[in-house]
Order: sequence, then structure tokens, then C-alpha cells
Amino acid sequence: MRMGILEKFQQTICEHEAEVAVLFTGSKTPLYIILGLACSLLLSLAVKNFLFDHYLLASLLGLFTLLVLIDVIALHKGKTIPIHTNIVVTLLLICLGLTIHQVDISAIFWAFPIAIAILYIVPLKTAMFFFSLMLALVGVETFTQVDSSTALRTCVALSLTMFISSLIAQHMRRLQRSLKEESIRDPMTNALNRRQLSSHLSNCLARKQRHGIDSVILLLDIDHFKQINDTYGHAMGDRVLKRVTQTIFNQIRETDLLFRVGGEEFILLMHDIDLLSARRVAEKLRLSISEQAILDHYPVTVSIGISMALPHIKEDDWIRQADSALYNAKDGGRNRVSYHEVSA
Ligand SMILES: Nc1nc2c(ncn2[C@@H]2O[C@H](COP(=O)(O)OP(=O)(O)OP(=O)(O)O)[C@@H](O)[C@H]2O)c(=O)[nH]1
Repeated sequence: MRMGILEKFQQTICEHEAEVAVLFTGSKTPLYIILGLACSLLLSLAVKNFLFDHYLLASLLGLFTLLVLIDVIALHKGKTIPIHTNIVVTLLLICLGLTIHQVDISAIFWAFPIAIAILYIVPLKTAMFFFSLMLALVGVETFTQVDSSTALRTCVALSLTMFISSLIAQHMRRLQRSLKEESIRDPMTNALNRRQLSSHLSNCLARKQRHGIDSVILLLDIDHFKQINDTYGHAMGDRVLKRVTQTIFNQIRETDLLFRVGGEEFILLMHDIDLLSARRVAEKLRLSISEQAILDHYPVTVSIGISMALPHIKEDDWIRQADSALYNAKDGGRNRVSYHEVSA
């Protein structure tokens, strides 16, 4: 018996919401700690500079703290940060330059934690730009204020810190990207997993409402898959699943999205396509799967239900319509395509 596609979909949305909540608290805490420490430190430096009559530097440090606080509050509320990170970092470098130049050359040591913090705040390419500025600043100040041997060692040490931390940051970002890719795809078929479905469907429905752009879903189900498993074993069942999805991937456009929504059930989401073209695609997929003779003595076929996005339809109803079209295709003898009729 097939579990209702709608129940599976609703179950997925609940799982997804729970995961997002955990991620939110998990990922923001270290950021708050770093920014909290930085703000307290810079605020006390602002006060100290004010007391020592360095008014410009004190005001810039105060302004920096204020801008960071504005961004942190926006971040905490889940809004886009109002002050661009490039502005914040530029202000920080101006403060560093002024301190080294006007107050104390030993402030050069702050360049090291600042370099590491920059990698956390801005993209790698932008960080490289800020690093060049920092090195130029530190180079000019050290070579004019201390002996050349100390200046050279300071610049080499700072360059090494920047280089090593950039390598680590690059590696971490690559790892993060591949983990994200793994977390959104089903490892066996490489189709997107069910969690990704809701956001893509709601985007399509919004585009239909705002711009009238059509989207269609094809709900595909492998026929008598239980029997395939029972006759040939689970390993062969898995191979059938891979061959079927590979066949689908070979036929669709890059912009089309394939989701695995159940054991042997898939949703193909196609953008910017009318019903007639969607029916042609569905028919082509059905034929290419059935004509492949994936198993020697058993026909592997799929049934397909089609449903178009309507202007005010809800995600659940859109899927429900594809599901009822799929039910008709199964009921009509399987290995066929059926579409949901839009009532006048
Ligand atoms: N090999 C394999 N089997 C799976 C996987 N996920 C689900 N299944 C099996 O898929 C079968 C689905 O069976 P049913 O829902 O009864 O559907 P069906 O036999 O295809 O029948 P119809 O859909 O009515 O044509 C079940 O036996 C599941 O155990 C998987 O990842 N690999």
C-alpha cells in the first residue's frame, strides 16, 4: 500500500522546521561570543582613548562598536544586516592604523587577531584585499618606527598568519559546501531529498502568482516495485532505482529539479513549461524507462501523475492533485501518464 504522498510531505515539513531551529541556535552562539568580546574590548579602548585625549580614535572605536551592535541585533532577529561588513572592517582597519600611528607601535599585535577575524566576517577574496591593506599599513609603520629587522620579522609573521588562516578558511568553506550538498541529496539516487521540496514549490507558486510563470510537477512512481524487490532482492531493487533516476536525469533540463519523496516515488519539478509540453516530457520519460529493459525478464515501468501550479493553489493541494492523477494512472493499468484536469 502506498503511504499518502501528502502525509509524507507534511511529515517532512515538521522534520525540517525542527532541524532549522537546532541549526539556528547552534551556529549563532560562537558568533555572538566573538562579537560580544570584541565589542567589550573596543568599547573599553574607546573609553581609555577618550581619557587620554585621543578624541578621534575614541569616537571611531565607539562608532565601530555601535555599528557591530546594530548588525548583531539584526542578525539575532533573523533580518539582513543593515551595515555592510566591508564598512565595519574598513572602520576597524582605520582604528588600527590610527592607534599604531598616533598612540603606540605595540598596537601592531592587534593586527594578528584582526586578520583572523576578517576571514570569519567577509568572503575570501574581500579578505585578501583587506590583508593587502593591512600589510601595507603594518609595513609602512614598522619600517618607519622600529628597526628594520624587527619590522621585517613582524611583516613575515603577519603574512604567515594570513596565509595559514586563509588556507584553513578555504578548506573549511569547501567542507561546508560539500556537507551542504550531501545534506540536500539522497545518496543513492542523487535526487534532492524531500526536505528541499517545500521551499522550491512555494517559490514556483509565488512566481505563478506574481508573474504568471507556469510550473508543473510530475509525480513518478515505479510500478510493482515491491514485486521487483521480492523477486530479485533489495540490492537489485536499489539498482533499478538508480537506473530509473539516471534515465530521468539524462532527459531533463538543468533547471528541472528531481526530488525523491518516497521509497520509489519521485517528484520532477519543471519551471516555465505549459501542460502540453509537460505531458510530452512525461511520455518521453515513461517510454525511455519502459524501453530500456532494465531487468531481463521483468518489465520496469513507471506511472506518472501531472499537475500544474494554479494562481492561488496551496502546496499541499498541488501535490494532492498530482497524487490523484498518479492514482488514475495506476488505476488505469500502470505504465501510463495521467494529468489533473483543471475544472472550469
Ligand atoms: N530496494 C529498495 N526498495 C525500497 C526502497 N524504498 C522503498 N522500497 C520498497 O518499495 C516498495 C514499494 O511498494 P508499494 O508501495 O507497495 O508499491 P508498488 O509495489 O510499487 O506498487 P504500485 O505502486 O501500486 O505499483 C516497498 O516494498 C518498499 O520496501 C529502497 O530504497 N530500495
